[in-house]
Amino acid sequence: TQSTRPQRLLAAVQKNATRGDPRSVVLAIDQFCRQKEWAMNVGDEKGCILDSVVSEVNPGAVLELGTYCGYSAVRIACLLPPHGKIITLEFNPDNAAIARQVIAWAGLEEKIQLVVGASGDWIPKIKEQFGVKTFDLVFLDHWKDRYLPDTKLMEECGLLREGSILLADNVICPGTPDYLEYIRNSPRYKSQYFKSHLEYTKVEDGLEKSVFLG
Ligand SMILES: O=C(NC/C=C/[C@H]1O[C@@H](n2ccc(=O)cc2)[C@H](O)[C@@H]1O)c1cc([N+](=O)[O-])cc(O)c1O
Ligand SMILES: [Mg+2]
Repeated sequence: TQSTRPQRLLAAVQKNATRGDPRSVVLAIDQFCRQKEWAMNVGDEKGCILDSVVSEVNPGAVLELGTYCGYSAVRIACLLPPHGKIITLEFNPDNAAIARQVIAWAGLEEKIQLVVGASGDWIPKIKEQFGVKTFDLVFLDHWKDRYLPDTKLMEECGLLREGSILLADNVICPGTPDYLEYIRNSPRYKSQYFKSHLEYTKVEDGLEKSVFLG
């Protein structure tokens, strides 16, 4: 039977990356996506911007919306301080199964909590289920029409504190116009656009970094 792209991406990790070496996992996925098959990971160019934001925030608690195959969860987790943790939400159980194996190959199971389900269902339950007070950093990379409703939901559920950082992928391509309009015009956020390119291509894309002002 025909394999899926996430399955082929995992096979490339298991073939080319060193167990327990997260950076080799990141490199193996980027090489697979450049040389074999494009896949919707944040990628190496935008990934460097992600790395610099994670290093600057030095977050104890990270929420990622949209695990996919685990590329950005691994990339974020290997920059976290000793007790730092990331909760990553994945809707598609097949993607989650691949991501778990990518995360395991990187040896980051202790730092990454993968939760299967819809962001809209899980965001209201995170505080009670995972004992999280607020998130220092949220990385949005799931369905583009969910960025805005989920941001409003995070506000309502008290998951953001003064200084919490939202980092959103794909604000140009595929684009998240309603989210950008809201976040750039809201007095409750201070936003900054980091111009880059769509992963593994020359097409323009970028990350929007927004500080919640409380
Ligand atoms: O569409 C894109 N991303 C959607 C991601 C969706 C992922 O988020 C999960 N999810 C998790 C929780 C949910 O509540 C809902 C979905 C889905 O199950 C999927 O694994 C995209 C597309 C392009 N592109 O060039 O076309 C480039 C990108 O960088 C992208 O991120
Ligand atoms: Mg993306």
